[in-house]
Amino acid sequence: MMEKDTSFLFSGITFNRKKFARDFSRFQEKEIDCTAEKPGLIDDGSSVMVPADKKRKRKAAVSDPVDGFSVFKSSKSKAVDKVEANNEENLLLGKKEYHRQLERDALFRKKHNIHVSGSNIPSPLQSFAELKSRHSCKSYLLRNLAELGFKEPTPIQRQAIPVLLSGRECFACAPTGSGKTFAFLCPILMKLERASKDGIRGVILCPTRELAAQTARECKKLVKGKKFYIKLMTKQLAKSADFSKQPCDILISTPFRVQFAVRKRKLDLSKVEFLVLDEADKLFELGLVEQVDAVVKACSNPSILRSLFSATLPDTVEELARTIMHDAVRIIIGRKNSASESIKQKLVFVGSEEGKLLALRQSFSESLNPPVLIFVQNKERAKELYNELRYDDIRADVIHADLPEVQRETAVDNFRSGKTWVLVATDVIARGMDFKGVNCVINYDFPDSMAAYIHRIGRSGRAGRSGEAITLYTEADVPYLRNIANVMSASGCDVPAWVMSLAKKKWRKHRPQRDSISTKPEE
Ligand SMILES: Nc1ncnc2c1ncn2[C@@H]1O[C@H](COP(=O)(O)OP(=O)(O)OP(=O)(O)O)[C@@H](O)[C@H]1O
Repeated sequence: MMEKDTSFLFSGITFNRKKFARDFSRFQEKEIDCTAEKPGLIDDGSSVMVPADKKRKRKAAVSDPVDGFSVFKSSKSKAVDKVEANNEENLLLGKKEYHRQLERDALFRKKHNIHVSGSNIPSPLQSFAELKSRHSCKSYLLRNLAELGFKEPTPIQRQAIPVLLSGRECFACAPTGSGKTFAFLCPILMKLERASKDGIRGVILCPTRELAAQTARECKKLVKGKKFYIKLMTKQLAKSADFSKQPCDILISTPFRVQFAVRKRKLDLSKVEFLVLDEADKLFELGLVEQVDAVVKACSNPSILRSLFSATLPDTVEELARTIMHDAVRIIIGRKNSASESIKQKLVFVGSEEGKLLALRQSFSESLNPPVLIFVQNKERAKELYNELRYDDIRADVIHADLPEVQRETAVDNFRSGKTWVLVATDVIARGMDFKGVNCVINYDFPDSMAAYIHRIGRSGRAGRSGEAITLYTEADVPYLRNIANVMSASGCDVPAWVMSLAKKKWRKHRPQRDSISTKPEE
C-alpha cells in the first residue's frame, strides 16, 4: 500500500524531512516562486472544494496574471509609448530650444565682439539683473555694483562671469580698461558666499604691488556691508604674519610675497578654490614665472578653479596656460592683443634725445591737459626727466622701482587725486593701473614690446572714456615703428603710408642706449 502522502515516484524512498529540512524548505520556496511566475501551470481542476465566487476569483487570479500580464503589458506599453513619445518630443523641443539658444548666444556675442572657444560654453549675461535671476547673486553685491555706477556688464564681464560661475576655468583677453577686474572678482565673491575661518579660499596674483593694492581696494568696495576678509599681502605680512591665526578669504599679492610666505611656512594654500593670474602674460615672463609656479603648486586643492586675464595674451602664454588648466574656455574680446579703440594714437618724430625734451616742453606750453602720464625706459631716465620737469611750472612727480614702498604709494595716490598733474614713470605702472581720466599718455621712450605699448597707452581711454597716446621716436626706433603702426591701424587710427610700408622687425626688448636726458651739468 502506498503511503498516503507519497507519490508513486517516491515509493520505496523514505525522505528524511527532519534531516533535510533546510533543503526541503528551499525546495518549497522554489515551488511557490515557480507557481507565482508561471500561474498558467496551476491546475484548476483540483478536487479541493472552492466556492463559486472564489473559484471565479481564483480563475481570475489564475488567468488574471496571464491576461493581466498581457493587458498590463499592452496598457503599460501604451503608457510607455506615450511617455517615450513625450520624451522624444521634449527631447526634440529641448534640442530645438537648445539650438535656438545657441543661435541667440552667437548673435549676442557677435553684437558685443565676444569670441569664445571650448565646449558647452554658458550663455553670456544679458544684464546684471541676470546675476540674480540666473545665478542667485546676493543683493549686497548688486547694491555695491549700483553704487559704483555699473549699469551694464562690459563684454568681458558678460562672458567670463557665467563661465567662472559654472565652474569652468578660463583664459581671457580683453582690451585695457574694459572691466576685467570685476569679471574675476564677481564670480569669486558669489561662489564664496560668506566669510569663513577655514583658510584662504581665493588668491589673486598681480605683477606689481601697486596693482595688487588697487585690486584689493576694488574688492573691498564690492564687499561693502558684508563681512569678508580681503587681505593685501604687504611686505610686513609676508614676513611676520601667521595666516593660520588670522581669517582671510581672499589674498591679493605679487607672486614674490606669496611664495616667500609659503616658503616660510606661514601660509597654507591647500584650501584655495580660486586662483586668478591677472596680467597673466607678465606673470609668465622670466623672473616671475618661477614664483608663479611655486604658488600654483602650493594651491594643491584638486578642485581649484584657475583663470588668466590680460589685455595681451601671446600664443606662447596660451600654450603654457593650457598645460595647467582643465577644459578651459578661451574668451577673446575684439581682436586679440589690440589697443583700446577709444584712444587716439599718434607717432611724433623728434630726431634725437634732445629733441624729445624740446618737443615735450613745447607741447606743455601750448596745451597741457592733465593728468598726463609719461613713460621712460628705465629708472635712471625716470629720475633724469623728473629732475628736468620738477622746476618747470607744472606739478610733476615720479615713480619707479627704486623708490621705497611708501613713496610709491604716495605718488600713485597724488596722481589719482589730481594733486600731481604729470607723472613720470617706468613700466612699473604700465599694467592694470586704473587712473580715471588720464587724458594723455606720452611714450617719451619707445616701448620695448608690443605688449608694453598696448598696456602703457591703455592707462588712458578707460571704461569707454576717450584718451590720447603720443609716441615719440628717434632714428634708433624706426626699425620697430611698423609694429606699433600695426596696432594703431588695427584700432582704427591713421598711420602714414610710408610707415606701413616698412619691414616688420621682430621685437625683442628694444631698449637702445640713449643719450642722457639731463641738460644740467653733472655735479
Ligand atoms: N560694468 C561696468 N560699467 C562701468 N564701469 C565699469 C564696469 N566694469 C568696470 N568698470 C570700470 O572700468 C574701469 C576699468 O576697469 P578695470 O581696471 O577692471 O579694467 P581692466 O580691463 O582690468 O584694464 P587693464 O587691462 O588695464 O588692467 C574701472 O574704473 C572700473 O571701475
